[in-house]
Amino acid sequence: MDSLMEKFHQKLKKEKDKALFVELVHGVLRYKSLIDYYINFVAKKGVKDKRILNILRVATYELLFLEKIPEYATVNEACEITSKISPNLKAFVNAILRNIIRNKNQIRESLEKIKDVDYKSYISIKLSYPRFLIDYFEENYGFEKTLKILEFLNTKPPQSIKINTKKTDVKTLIQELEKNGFEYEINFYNQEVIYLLKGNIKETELYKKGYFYFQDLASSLVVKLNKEDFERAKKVLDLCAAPGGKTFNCAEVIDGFIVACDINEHKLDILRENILRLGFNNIIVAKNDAEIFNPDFTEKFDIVIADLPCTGFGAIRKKPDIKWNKSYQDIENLHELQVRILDNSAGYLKRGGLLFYSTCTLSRRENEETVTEFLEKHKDFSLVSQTTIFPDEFKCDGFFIAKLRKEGGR
Ligand SMILES: C[S@@+](CC[C@H](N)C(=O)[O-])C[C@H]1O[C@@H](n2cnc3c(N)ncnc32)[C@H](O)[C@@H]1O
Repeated sequence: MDSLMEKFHQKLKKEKDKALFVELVHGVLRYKSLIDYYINFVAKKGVKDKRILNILRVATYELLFLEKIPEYATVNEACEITSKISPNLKAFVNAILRNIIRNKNQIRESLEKIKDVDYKSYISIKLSYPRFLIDYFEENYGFEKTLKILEFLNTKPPQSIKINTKKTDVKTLIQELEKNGFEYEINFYNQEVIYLLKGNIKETELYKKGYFYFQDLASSLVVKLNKEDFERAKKVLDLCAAPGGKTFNCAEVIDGFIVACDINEHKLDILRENILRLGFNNIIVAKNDAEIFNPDFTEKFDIVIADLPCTGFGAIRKKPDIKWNKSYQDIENLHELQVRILDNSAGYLKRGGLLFYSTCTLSRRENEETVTEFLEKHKDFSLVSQTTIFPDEFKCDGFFIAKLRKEGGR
């Protein structure tokens, strides 16, 4: 999904068009069930042609959420695109969209009626989440909390940057942001994280100079909350490092060096480019499959960061497609993968070393239960702390951090 988006994004020249493109793709994914409810209300037999359905979805998103685009412009554009791919369906598209415009209130009222009959189905349509995910969050965190999480994960995230303290400081970067006309907000929990409310900072000299990297608050907290541990460490292993957020956090504070690994060659290239741009000289990059035990790493490290693949439910704001492409089976498969990788990580730590396990998901199976299973197998480890960062409370991605200590050493 990300690479597909990137491909289309690059074809667009104007900033305005790029922003609208992302808004439309993310908007449709964010509110797919709600949009389909409107379409199916007027197209009683449904829409069989997937391409036509997607044209209708984008147009309906515009009609429901983008008041700045005049309704006639939306309908004309949808009809024009339809006539290029399926001219005989132009009248159909025109009729569906005009019906939606005419019956907006009636459709809204009909949806509100579902509320009293089946509240969860209503939420599943109104907030647009698959029923399985609502049930799963409810099992994990209770229904009231689930509603708060679902609502927050539907909000549009600001661009979030982490200052590179090796190159600049908060005051200087803020002066530069103001000079360049950026609207910003300094994060309450980590003052080195800044939210940008408008504009594309990637196109600026500030980016080229390596004054910052993109990172969400939640992700920055692994190092931020355990800064003293990282400052003391001489050798750190980041097992799943790309695109590099936690490696860079660590590189800013550590006195020794970091071995940053990943399995994906393309992502490693991006990591290398970022290291050059940011000017770090204490990171060694290596291709490594974390699922296979690497004897060269045996008991070499003071800290192992295991920021592992997960369902990513905490990152739905930025990647709304996650809503629609995950299942119970994925949760189970990822839990097993996490346990396998953590098993290997245990052997890489020196005695007394620290293992930081993190995910960007909200899922007890992948978070607390992965930790419990690890601790059952590795009696020489103890749990120092584990924290779920709830997105609705901290206004950031949903995240989980566990800190585990290997006995002995100090
Ligand atoms: C959650 S992301 C890591 C984000 C990164 N730690 C950061 O802070 O920017 C997970 C990463 O794990 C990598 N990965 C997946 N399976 C892996 C494996 N078996 N061995 C090593 N890396 C793997 C993916 O390529 C992806 O880059």
